[in-house]
Amino acid sequence: MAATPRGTSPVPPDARPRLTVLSGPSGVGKSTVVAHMRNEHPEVWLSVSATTRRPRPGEQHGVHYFFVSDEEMDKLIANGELLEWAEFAGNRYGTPRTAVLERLEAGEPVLLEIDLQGARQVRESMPEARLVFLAPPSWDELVRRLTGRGTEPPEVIERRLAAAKVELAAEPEFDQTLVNTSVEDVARELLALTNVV
Ligand SMILES: Nc1ncnc2c1ncn2[C@@H]1O[C@H](COP(=O)(O)OP(=O)(O)OP(=O)(O)O)[C@@H](O)[C@H]1O
Ligand SMILES: Nc1nc2c(ncn2[C@@H]2O[C@H](COP(=O)(O)O)[C@@H](O)[C@H]2O)c(=O)[nH]1
Repeated sequence: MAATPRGTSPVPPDARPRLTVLSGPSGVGKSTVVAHMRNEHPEVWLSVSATTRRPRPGEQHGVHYFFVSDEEMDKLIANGELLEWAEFAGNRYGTPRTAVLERLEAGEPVLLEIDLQGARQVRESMPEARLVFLAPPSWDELVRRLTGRGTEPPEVIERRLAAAKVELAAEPEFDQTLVNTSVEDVARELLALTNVV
């Protein structure tokens, strides 16, 4: 039997830990699906983003986001500390680079929940990443979910819906699309894609 050459992995390519990126329009249910999945499988590691957005009620620093000032975000960007970053509906968001790379190097799967602009940057810098698009069952249902969440004022909802039109048109850029009709079903499908179990 041939020996495994030094430095190569004996693990079949599809079983290797991978970077999974979940994107989709604001309000489609990304956080809900990921929370459900991590409730059942706490071993799924989700990157915590930095953002200049103000916390919503119940959101905790270091858990849901690292809530930073504009100046702090400027520094993170200038120091190359973000794997990707984007401005979305009036705020900036970015993925801390080191935590992600450390986990990938340790052989652990990594999940990012980020917008379309960020997904495109990850595709450029890490083409091996799997890009998953979460789509709404319909436009009207997306509007219902975003407004029903009750976390944004009408003008911010308008900005997010304008961005949603652009994001929905970009669906063909993704490797996979999951339609969020049932949180449980999508969470199960997403788990299978992350290579955690
Ligand atoms: N399958 C579903 N059926 C019905 N309602 C849903 C479903 N999934 C999520 N929701 C609801 O839709 C709203 C938006 O969900 P959520 O906040 O998870 O969206 P998101 O994609 O993470 O949004 P954002 O990008 O703005 O952070 C929430 O009120 C949530 O309870
Ligand atoms: N490019 C990035 N987008 C991110 C990141 N973290 C979150 N997001 C996306 O921003 C919008 C708005 O999020 P919200 O919490 O204010 O509703 C949504 O699409 C998120 O997925 C990030 O690090 N980079």
